[in-house]
Amino acid sequence: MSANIIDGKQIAENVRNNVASAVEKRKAEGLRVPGLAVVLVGNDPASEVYVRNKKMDCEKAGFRSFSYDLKADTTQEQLLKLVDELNEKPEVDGILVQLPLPEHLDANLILERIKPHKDVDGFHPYNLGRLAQRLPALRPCTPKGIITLLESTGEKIRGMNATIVGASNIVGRPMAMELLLAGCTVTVTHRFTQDLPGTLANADIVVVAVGKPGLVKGEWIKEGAIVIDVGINRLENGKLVGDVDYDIAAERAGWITPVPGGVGPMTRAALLENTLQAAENHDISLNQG
Ligand SMILES: Nc1nc2c(c(=O)[nH]1)N[C@@H](CN(C=O)c1ccc(C(=O)N[C@@H](CCC(=O)O)C(=O)O)cc1)CN2
Repeated sequence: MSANIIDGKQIAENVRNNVASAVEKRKAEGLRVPGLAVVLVGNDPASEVYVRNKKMDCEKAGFRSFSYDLKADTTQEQLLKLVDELNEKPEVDGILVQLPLPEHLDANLILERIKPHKDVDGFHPYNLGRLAQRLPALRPCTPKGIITLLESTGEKIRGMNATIVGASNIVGRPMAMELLLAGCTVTVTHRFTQDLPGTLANADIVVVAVGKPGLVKGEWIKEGAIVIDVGINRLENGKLVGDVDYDIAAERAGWITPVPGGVGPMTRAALLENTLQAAENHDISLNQG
Protein backbone atom coordinates (compact mmCIF):
# COMPACT_ATOMS: atom_id res chain seq x y z
CA MET A 1 0.00 0.00 0.00
CA SER A 2 1.12 3.57 -0.59
CA ALA A 3 -0.49 6.15 1.67
CA ASN A 4 -2.57 9.12 0.58
CA ILE A 5 -0.89 12.35 1.65
CA ILE A 6 -2.91 14.67 3.89
CA ASP A 7 -1.98 18.08 2.51
CA GLY A 8 -2.03 20.27 5.63
CA LYS A 9 -0.71 23.28 3.75
CA GLN A 10 -3.60 23.25 1.28
CA ILE A 11 -6.25 22.49 3.91
CA ALA A 12 -4.88 25.30 6.10
CA GLU A 13 -5.06 27.70 3.19
CA ASN A 14 -8.73 26.79 2.64
CA VAL A 15 -9.41 27.44 6.34
CA ARG A 16 -7.59 30.78 6.18
CA ASN A 17 -9.61 31.80 3.11
CA ASN A 18 -12.85 30.93 4.91
CA VAL A 19 -11.76 33.02 7.89
CA ALA A 20 -10.83 35.93 5.56
CA SER A 21 -14.31 35.75 3.94
CA ALA A 22 -15.94 35.84 7.38
CA VAL A 23 -13.85 38.93 8.25
CA GLU A 24 -14.97 40.65 5.01
CA LYS A 25 -18.57 39.84 5.90
CA ARG A 26 -18.10 41.33 9.37
CA LYS A 27 -16.69 44.50 7.85
CA ALA A 28 -19.63 44.77 5.44
CA GLU A 29 -21.96 44.47 8.44
CA GLY A 30 -20.10 47.26 10.25
CA LEU A 31 -18.58 44.89 12.81
CA ARG A 32 -15.05 45.12 14.19
CA VAL A 33 -12.08 43.36 12.61
CA PRO A 34 -10.80 40.62 15.01
CA GLY A 35 -7.58 41.51 16.86
CA LEU A 36 -4.85 39.12 18.03
CA ALA A 37 -2.09 40.06 20.50
CA VAL A 38 1.06 37.97 20.02
CA VAL A 39 3.54 37.94 22.91
CA LEU A 40 7.07 36.60 22.41
CA VAL A 41 9.58 36.53 25.26
CA GLY A 42 13.26 36.06 24.36
CA ASN A 43 15.00 35.01 21.14
CA ASP A 44 14.26 31.34 20.58
CA PRO A 45 14.86 31.09 16.80
CA ALA A 46 12.04 28.59 16.13
CA SER A 47 9.56 30.68 18.17
CA GLU A 48 10.59 33.78 16.23
CA VAL A 49 9.70 31.99 12.98
CA TYR A 50 6.35 30.75 14.32
CA VAL A 51 5.40 34.17 15.65
CA ARG A 52 6.39 35.90 12.40
CA ASN A 53 4.22 33.42 10.47
CA LYS A 54 1.28 33.91 12.83
CA LYS A 55 1.44 37.68 12.30
CA MET A 56 1.58 37.13 8.53
CA ASP A 57 -1.50 34.88 8.78
CA CYS A 58 -3.34 37.66 10.65
CA GLU A 59 -2.57 40.05 7.82
CA LYS A 60 -3.80 37.59 5.17
CA ALA A 61 -7.00 36.92 7.13
CA GLY A 62 -7.67 40.65 7.55
CA PHE A 63 -7.15 40.67 11.35
CA ARG A 64 -5.39 43.35 13.35
CA SER A 65 -2.30 42.02 15.09
CA PHE A 66 -0.57 43.56 18.10
CA SER A 67 3.05 42.52 18.68
CA TYR A 68 4.86 42.38 21.98
CA ASP A 69 8.48 41.26 21.62
CA LEU A 70 9.91 41.17 25.14
CA LYS A 71 13.47 40.67 26.31
CA ALA A 72 14.55 37.25 27.63
CA ASP A 73 15.01 38.70 31.13
CA THR A 74 11.43 39.99 31.38
CA THR A 75 10.15 39.30 34.90
CA GLN A 76 7.05 37.37 35.84
CA GLU A 77 5.48 40.57 37.19
CA GLN A 78 6.13 42.47 33.94
CA LEU A 79 4.60 39.70 31.85
CA LEU A 80 1.56 39.35 34.13
CA LYS A 81 1.06 43.12 33.95
CA LEU A 82 1.08 42.98 30.14
CA VAL A 83 -1.45 40.13 30.16
CA ASP A 84 -3.68 42.14 32.53
CA GLU A 85 -3.54 45.12 30.15
CA LEU A 86 -4.35 42.97 27.11
CA ASN A 87 -7.25 41.36 29.00
CA GLU A 88 -8.79 44.83 29.33
CA LYS A 89 -8.16 46.06 25.76
CA PRO A 90 -11.46 45.89 23.82
CA GLU A 91 -9.70 45.78 20.40
CA VAL A 92 -7.83 42.61 21.46
CA ASP A 93 -10.04 39.51 21.03
CA GLY A 94 -7.28 36.95 21.45
CA ILE A 95 -4.05 36.75 23.45
CA LEU A 96 -1.28 34.35 22.55
CA VAL A 97 1.86 33.87 24.63
CA GLN A 98 4.32 31.89 22.53
CA LEU A 99 5.76 28.78 24.24
CA PRO A 100 8.25 27.75 25.46
CA LEU A 101 8.87 30.65 27.84
CA PRO A 102 12.32 31.24 29.37
CA GLU A 103 12.85 28.95 32.37
CA HIS A 104 12.55 31.63 35.06
CA LEU A 105 8.91 32.25 34.06
CA ASP A 106 6.01 30.11 35.29
CA ALA A 107 4.10 29.33 32.10
CA ASN A 108 1.09 27.84 33.92
CA LEU A 109 0.61 30.96 36.03
CA ILE A 110 0.84 33.22 32.98
CA LEU A 111 -1.51 31.16 30.83
CA GLU A 112 -4.07 31.07 33.67
CA ARG A 113 -3.95 34.87 33.88
CA ILE A 114 -5.33 35.20 30.31
CA LYS A 115 -9.10 35.66 30.47
CA PRO A 116 -10.63 32.41 29.19
CA HIS A 117 -12.66 34.17 26.47
CA LYS A 118 -9.41 35.65 25.05
CA ASP A 119 -7.44 32.39 25.40
CA VAL A 120 -7.19 31.60 21.67
CA ASP A 121 -4.55 28.94 22.37
CA GLY A 122 -7.16 27.05 24.40
CA PHE A 123 -4.65 26.29 27.18
CA HIS A 124 -6.53 27.87 30.10
CA PRO A 125 -7.93 25.29 32.58
CA TYR A 126 -11.42 26.67 31.88
CA ASN A 127 -11.15 25.88 28.15
CA LEU A 128 -9.51 22.49 28.79
CA GLY A 129 -12.22 21.71 31.34
CA ARG A 130 -14.94 22.61 28.82
CA LEU A 131 -13.34 20.22 26.31
CA ALA A 132 -13.16 17.46 28.94
CA GLN A 133 -16.88 17.97 29.67
CA ARG A 134 -17.81 17.69 25.98
CA LEU A 135 -18.71 21.38 25.92
CA PRO A 136 -15.82 22.77 23.85
CA ALA A 137 -15.29 26.54 23.89
CA LEU A 138 -11.86 27.69 22.62
CA ARG A 139 -10.01 24.50 21.69
CA PRO A 140 -6.20 23.98 21.69
CA CYS A 141 -4.98 24.72 18.17
CA THR A 142 -2.89 21.68 17.25
CA PRO A 143 -5.49 19.05 18.29
CA LYS A 144 -8.28 21.10 16.73
CA GLY A 145 -6.30 21.35 13.47
CA ILE A 146 -5.68 17.59 13.54
CA ILE A 147 -9.41 16.89 13.80
CA THR A 148 -9.88 19.01 10.65
CA LEU A 149 -7.15 16.95 8.94
CA LEU A 150 -8.81 13.68 9.99
CA GLU A 151 -12.19 14.91 8.71
CA SER A 152 -10.56 15.87 5.39
CA THR A 153 -9.80 12.18 4.71
CA GLY A 154 -13.52 11.38 4.49
CA GLU A 155 -12.90 8.27 6.64
CA LYS A 156 -15.44 7.45 9.38
CA ILE A 157 -13.44 8.30 12.50
CA ARG A 158 -16.12 7.30 15.02
CA GLY A 159 -15.37 3.89 16.52
CA MET A 160 -11.72 3.81 15.44
CA ASN A 161 -8.89 2.87 17.81
CA ALA A 162 -6.69 5.94 18.22
CA THR A 163 -3.28 5.88 19.87
CA ILE A 164 -1.51 9.07 20.86
CA VAL A 165 2.24 8.95 21.42
CA GLY A 166 3.22 11.69 23.88
CA ALA A 167 1.18 13.11 26.76
CA SER A 168 2.08 16.82 26.66
CA ASN A 169 -0.28 19.56 27.81
CA ILE A 170 -0.19 21.26 24.39
CA VAL A 171 -0.89 18.23 22.20
CA GLY A 172 -1.19 14.74 23.71
CA ARG A 173 -3.69 15.36 26.52
CA PRO A 174 -6.11 17.69 24.67
CA MET A 175 -5.78 15.42 21.61
CA ALA A 176 -7.09 12.54 23.72
CA MET A 177 -10.15 14.60 24.64
CA GLU A 178 -10.76 15.66 21.03
CA LEU A 179 -10.55 12.05 19.81
CA LEU A 180 -12.87 10.89 22.59
CA LEU A 181 -15.32 13.57 21.53
CA ALA A 182 -15.02 12.29 17.95
CA GLY A 183 -16.04 8.80 19.15
CA CYS A 184 -12.66 7.05 19.10
CA THR A 185 -11.39 4.52 21.61
CA VAL A 186 -8.32 6.34 22.84
CA THR A 187 -4.97 5.14 24.20
CA VAL A 188 -2.33 7.61 25.35
CA THR A 189 1.25 6.34 25.48
CA HIS A 190 4.18 8.11 27.15
CA ARG A 191 7.74 7.59 28.32
CA PHE A 192 6.73 4.85 30.80
CA THR A 193 4.70 2.87 28.25
CA GLN A 194 6.15 -0.64 28.10
CA ASP A 195 5.11 -1.94 24.69
CA LEU A 196 4.73 0.88 22.19
CA PRO A 197 4.96 -1.34 19.07
CA GLY A 198 2.33 -3.71 20.55
CA THR A 199 -0.02 -0.79 21.26
CA LEU A 200 0.41 0.70 17.80
CA ALA A 201 -0.31 -2.65 16.12
CA ASN A 202 -3.99 -2.11 16.99
CA ALA A 203 -4.18 1.61 16.13
CA ASP A 204 -6.36 2.80 13.24
CA ILE A 205 -5.26 6.37 13.99
CA VAL A 206 -1.77 7.23 15.27
CA VAL A 207 -0.92 10.76 16.48
CA VAL A 208 2.74 11.20 17.37
CA ALA A 209 3.86 14.31 19.28
CA VAL A 210 7.13 13.71 21.07
CA GLY A 211 9.88 15.67 19.28
CA LYS A 212 12.23 12.74 18.59
CA PRO A 213 13.08 11.98 14.95
CA GLY A 214 12.40 8.37 13.95
CA LEU A 215 10.84 7.47 17.33
CA VAL A 216 8.01 5.56 15.64
CA LYS A 217 9.25 2.93 13.23
CA GLY A 218 7.40 2.47 9.97
CA GLU A 219 7.05 -1.29 10.64
CA TRP A 220 4.95 -0.55 13.76
CA ILE A 221 2.16 1.08 11.74
CA LYS A 222 -0.95 -1.02 11.14
CA GLU A 223 -1.77 -1.50 7.44
CA GLY A 224 -4.19 1.23 6.31
CA ALA A 225 -3.87 3.36 9.46
CA ILE A 226 -4.10 7.17 9.48
CA VAL A 227 -0.75 8.57 10.66
CA ILE A 228 -0.56 12.12 12.01
CA ASP A 229 2.98 13.30 12.70
CA VAL A 230 3.15 16.39 14.94
CA GLY A 231 6.94 16.32 15.41
CA ILE A 232 9.05 19.05 13.83
CA ASN A 233 12.74 18.20 14.17
CA ARG A 234 15.55 19.98 12.38
CA LEU A 235 18.42 17.59 11.55
CA GLU A 236 22.06 18.68 11.41
CA ASN A 237 21.87 18.81 7.61
CA GLY A 238 19.07 21.40 7.96
CA LYS A 239 16.29 19.00 6.86
CA LEU A 240 12.96 19.10 8.77
CA VAL A 241 11.58 15.69 9.77
CA GLY A 242 8.80 14.41 12.00
CA ASP A 243 8.79 11.75 14.72
CA VAL A 244 7.69 8.95 12.38
CA ASP A 245 9.99 7.02 10.10
CA TYR A 246 8.13 8.45 7.08
CA ASP A 247 9.18 6.36 4.10
CA ILE A 248 8.31 2.95 5.55
CA ALA A 249 5.23 4.26 7.38
CA ALA A 250 3.95 5.70 4.07
CA GLU A 251 4.19 2.22 2.49
CA ARG A 252 1.89 0.77 5.16
CA ALA A 253 -0.49 3.63 6.10
CA GLY A 254 -3.73 4.55 4.36
CA TRP A 255 -3.16 8.26 5.05
CA ILE A 256 -0.19 10.19 6.36
CA THR A 257 0.77 13.82 7.10
CA PRO A 258 4.10 15.09 5.74
CA VAL A 259 6.61 17.19 7.72
CA PRO A 260 6.80 20.01 6.82
CA GLY A 261 3.38 20.83 5.37
CA GLY A 262 1.15 18.70 7.59
CA VAL A 263 0.12 19.56 11.13
CA GLY A 264 2.20 22.79 11.52
CA PRO A 265 0.19 24.91 9.06
CA MET A 266 -3.06 23.60 10.60
CA THR A 267 -1.98 24.80 14.07
CA ARG A 268 -1.76 28.30 12.63
CA ALA A 269 -5.07 27.95 10.77
CA ALA A 270 -6.86 26.83 13.94
CA LEU A 271 -5.50 29.91 15.72
CA LEU A 272 -7.21 32.10 13.12
CA GLU A 273 -10.48 30.20 13.59
CA ASN A 274 -10.22 30.61 17.37
CA THR A 275 -9.54 34.34 17.10
CA LEU A 276 -12.57 34.80 14.85
CA GLN A 277 -14.63 32.74 17.32
CA ALA A 278 -13.40 34.90 20.21
CA ALA A 279 -14.39 38.07 18.31
CA GLU A 280 -17.84 36.64 17.57
CA ASN A 281 -18.32 35.74 21.25
CA HIS A 282 -17.16 39.25 22.17
CA ASP A 283 -19.92 40.76 19.92
CA ILE A 284 -22.51 38.57 21.64
CA SER A 285 -21.36 39.63 25.11
CA LEU A 286 -21.46 43.32 24.07
CA ASN A 287 -25.01 42.92 22.70
CA GLN A 288 -26.12 41.29 25.94
CA GLY A 289 -24.86 44.41 27.73
N1 LIG B 1 1.46 29.56 22.39
C1 LIG B 1 1.78 28.47 21.67
N2 LIG B 1 3.05 28.06 21.65
C2 LIG B 1 3.35 26.95 20.92
C3 LIG B 1 2.37 26.27 20.17
C4 LIG B 1 1.05 26.73 20.22
O1 LIG B 1 0.09 26.15 19.63
N3 LIG B 1 0.79 27.84 20.98
N4 LIG B 1 2.73 25.19 19.34
C5 LIG B 1 4.13 24.97 19.04
C6 LIG B 1 4.71 25.78 17.92
N5 LIG B 1 3.79 26.24 16.87
C7 LIG B 1 2.91 27.21 17.18
O2 LIG B 1 3.17 28.14 17.88
C8 LIG B 1 3.97 25.90 15.49
C9 LIG B 1 4.96 25.05 15.09
C10 LIG B 1 5.16 24.80 13.72
C11 LIG B 1 4.37 25.39 12.78
C12 LIG B 1 4.60 25.19 11.32
O3 LIG B 1 3.90 25.76 10.51
N6 LIG B 1 5.60 24.40 10.92
C13 LIG B 1 5.96 24.23 9.54
C14 LIG B 1 7.47 24.24 9.44
C15 LIG B 1 8.03 25.57 9.88
C16 LIG B 1 9.57 25.60 9.85
O4 LIG B 1 10.11 25.78 8.77
O5 LIG B 1 10.18 25.50 10.92
C17 LIG B 1 5.42 22.91 9.02
O6 LIG B 1 5.29 21.96 9.82
O7 LIG B 1 5.16 22.84 7.82
C18 LIG B 1 3.37 26.22 13.17
C19 LIG B 1 3.17 26.48 14.54
C20 LIG B 1 4.98 25.28 20.26
N7 LIG B 1 4.64 26.52 20.85
